[in-house]
Amino acid sequence: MKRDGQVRDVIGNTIKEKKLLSGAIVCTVLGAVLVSLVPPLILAQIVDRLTAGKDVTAVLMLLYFGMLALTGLLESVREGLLIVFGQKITHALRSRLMKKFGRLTTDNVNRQEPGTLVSRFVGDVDTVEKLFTSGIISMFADACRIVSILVVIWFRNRGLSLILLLLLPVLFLFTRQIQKRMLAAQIENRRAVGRASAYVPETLHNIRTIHCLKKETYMEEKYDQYIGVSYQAMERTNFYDAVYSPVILILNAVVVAVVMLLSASGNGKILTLFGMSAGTAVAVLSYISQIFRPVESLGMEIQTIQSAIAGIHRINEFFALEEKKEHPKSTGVRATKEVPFVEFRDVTFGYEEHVVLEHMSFKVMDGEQATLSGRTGAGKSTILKLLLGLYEPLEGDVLIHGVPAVQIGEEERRRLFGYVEQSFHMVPGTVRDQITLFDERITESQIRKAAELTGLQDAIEGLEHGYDTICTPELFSQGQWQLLSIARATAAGPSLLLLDEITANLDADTEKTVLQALNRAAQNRTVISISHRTSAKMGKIIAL
Ligand SMILES: Nc1ncnc2c1ncn2[C@@H]1O[C@H](COP(=O)(O)OP(=O)(O)OP(=O)(O)O)[C@@H](O)[C@H]1O
Repeated sequence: MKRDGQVRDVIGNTIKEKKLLSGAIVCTVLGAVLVSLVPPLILAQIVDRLTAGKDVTAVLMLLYFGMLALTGLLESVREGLLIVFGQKITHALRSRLMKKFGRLTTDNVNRQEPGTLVSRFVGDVDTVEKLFTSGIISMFADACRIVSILVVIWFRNRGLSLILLLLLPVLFLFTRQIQKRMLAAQIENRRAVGRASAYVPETLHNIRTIHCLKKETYMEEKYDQYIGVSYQAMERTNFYDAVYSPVILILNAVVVAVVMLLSASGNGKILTLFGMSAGTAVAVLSYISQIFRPVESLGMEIQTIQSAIAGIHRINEFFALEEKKEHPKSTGVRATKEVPFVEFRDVTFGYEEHVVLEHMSFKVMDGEQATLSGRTGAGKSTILKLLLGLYEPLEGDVLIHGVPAVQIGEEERRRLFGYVEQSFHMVPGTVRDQITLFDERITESQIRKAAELTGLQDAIEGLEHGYDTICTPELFSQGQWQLLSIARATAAGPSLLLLDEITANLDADTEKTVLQALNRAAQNRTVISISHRTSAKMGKIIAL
C-alpha cells in the first residue's frame, strides 16, 4: 500500500498547506468555548445586584450582551472556517482519487462497478468532509465545553456538579446506544441506495434485452426491493431520532426541577451542597441547558466520525488497489526497414490463472496488412490489448519497432496507434471533440481530412453547428458513428491501425461503406484487424 495515497496523508497535507486556516479554526474553537462561559456569570451578578437592591450598571448590561454577541460571532466564524476546510479536504481527496483511477491496472479498471465507484467519489468523500464540518472538531469543542461548564458549576453549586458527574456518563451511554443503532440503519440504507443507483445504469444498458424478453416486471420488482430496504432502514433512523430528543429534554427539565427543589428545601445539610443565590440559580439554569446540548451533539458527532471512518476505510481500500507498473518511457520509436513494425516474440499471456496465449510469435512489417483469425475466445482482442500496452506479457516480448509496447510514451501513442473498436464510445462534447479526443495537437485541417477520408464531412457540415454540434446518441446512425470511430483513429495520422471487428454490428450495405472508408484509411499504413467476416479480412492471415 502506498503511504502517500492514504486519506490521512491527504488531510495532513491540507493542514500543512492551509496553516492559517487551521490556526484560525483552533483559535475560534477555543475562543467560543471560553467566551460562552462568561454571559451566565455576568447574568448571575446582575440578578444578585437586583435582589440586593443595587443598581445594574450599563457597562455590565453591555458586557453581557457583548459577550453573547461575541460567542455567536466566534461560533459562526468557526462554522464558516470548518466548511471552507472541509471543502479543501473534499477537493484534495477527489483529485487524488481521480489520479489513482488513472493509474489503476487495466484489470482493476475493468473490475470497478460504476455505482460503487461513484459512491467512493461522492458519498465516501462527503463523509470525510463531514468529519471536519460536524465531527471531530465539533466533538473537541463540545468536550471542552462540558469540562469547562463542570468546572464553573463545581465552584458555584457543588451538589449540581455531583449530580451531573453521575448523570452525564449514563446519558452518554444512552446516546451511544441510540447512535449505534442509527449508524447500523444508515449503513444499510447507504448500501441499498448504492445498489439501487447501480441498478439504473445497468438496466439502461440492458434495456433492449429486457424489452425483448418482457422482463419489465422483474426489473421493477428488483428496483422496488432495493428501494424498499432503503426506506425501511430510513424509517428505523427516523424512529431513533424521534425518541432521543424528547428523552434529553425531559431529563434536562427533571435535573432543573430537582436542583431547584433541593436548593429551596431549607435543610442545612442539603443547602451546603445545593444552596445558592438567586443570581447563581439563573446562571446554573443556563449552564444546565448548555451542558445537555453538547452531550447530545457528542453522540451525533461520534456517529459522524464512525461513518467517516467507514468512508475512509473504503477510500483507503481504493487507494491500495494495484497500479500500473511504471516503465521507462521511450522517446522516439523509429521505423526501420530491418525491424518489423509489430513483433510478438514467444509471447505467453493470461488473465490471472487463465492462460490465453501460449508461445505466440508473429511479425507484421511496415506497411503490411494482417488479419487475426481464430475461434471465439482464442485471444484476438487480447493481442490488440497487448499491442496497446494495456497488459504486459507473462513471458516473451510484444514489440513495436523493437520497443516493448508498455514502454511507449503517452506523447507517441496517438502518432503510432489508431484503435477502432466494435462500437463507438462517445465522449461528452462536440463532433470535433469526438475526433480529437481533446488532443490540442490535432489541427483543424487534420480534423477535416479525417472526416473527408471517412466520407462523413457532408453529414457533419449539414448539422446546425457543424463540427461544433454537441453530440447526442441520436445525432448519427450506427454506421456513421463507426465512420466517426475511423475518423478518430486516423486524425492524428497514426502509422498503425488496430481494428477490432469494426463491422460486426453493421448491416451489409453499411458494412460496405465502412469498409470503403477503411480501405482509404489503410493506404500507406500498417493494419492489424480482427474480423470473422470474410469480406472484412485484409492482407495476410495470422491464425491463432
Ligand atoms: N479482462 C479480462 N479478464 C479475464 N479474462 C478475460 C478478460 N478479457 C478476456 N478474457 C478472457 O480471455 C479469453 C480471450 O478473450 P478475447 O476477447 O481476447 O478473445 P477473442 O478471440 O477476441 O474472442 P471473440 O472473437 O469472441 O471476440 C476469453 O476466454 C475471455 O473470457
